[in-house]
Amino acid sequence: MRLDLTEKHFAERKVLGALVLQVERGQRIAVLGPSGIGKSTLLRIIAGLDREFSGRLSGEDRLAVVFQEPTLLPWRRALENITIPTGCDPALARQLMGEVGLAGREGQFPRQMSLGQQRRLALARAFAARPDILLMDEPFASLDAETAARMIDLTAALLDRSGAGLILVTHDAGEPARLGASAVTLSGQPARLQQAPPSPGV
Ligand SMILES: Nc1ncnc2c1ncn2[C@@H]1O[C@H](COP(=O)(O)OP(=O)(O)OP(=O)(O)O)[C@@H](O)[C@H]1O
Repeated sequence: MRLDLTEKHFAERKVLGALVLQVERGQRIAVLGPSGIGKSTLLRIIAGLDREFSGRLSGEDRLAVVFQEPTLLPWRRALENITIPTGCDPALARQLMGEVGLAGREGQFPRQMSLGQQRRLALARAFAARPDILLMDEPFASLDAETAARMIDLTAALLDRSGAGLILVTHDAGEPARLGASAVTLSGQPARLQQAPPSPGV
């Protein structure tokens, strides 16, 4: 996928300036930047959820999005939360649930699962859609450190196996290296993309 953005504004306010972002299968990019700079706005444009921008979004890639909120269907059991939105085979859904450590929870409702478990279910659902490029918006935020670390490792393993590309939006400068992603930073007013300096210890 490739985004050639000229600008994005909300009413009078220009949030994003001119930028180019291109990601192929197998490539991993993390977009860093402070709160309110426009990271989620950029991801929503790439996901096709916001078409009110000047510029061009191109590419035929299959995309799947993982948001910070798990966005599950509360009245459907865990397995159906994968099969219904993606149309995938129940056998694949079961296999993915096993891979994210949710074997045996196929019949549970989201409310019976912890936030970390719900996030892992959302991750399994994203991979069930067999994306070329996975889009993630702060998917590891507000999890305890151990749960976040486990989910980062799981994401990296599923990306390795599937060959999907990644665009991750985060404010945590430590996450790109842990996912093998190159970091770019949104900064300025309106925001533009810059190559991020390597995070300490990398
Ligand atoms: N639907 C909207 N209408 C008007 N302004 C919006 C809308 N969505 C976002 N904004 C504004 O655009 C700017 C960028 O928001 P965005 O959510 O993209 O930032 P962010 O970098 O993802 O922040 P955070 O890290 O806190 O999630 C903010 O100033 C926000 O108030």
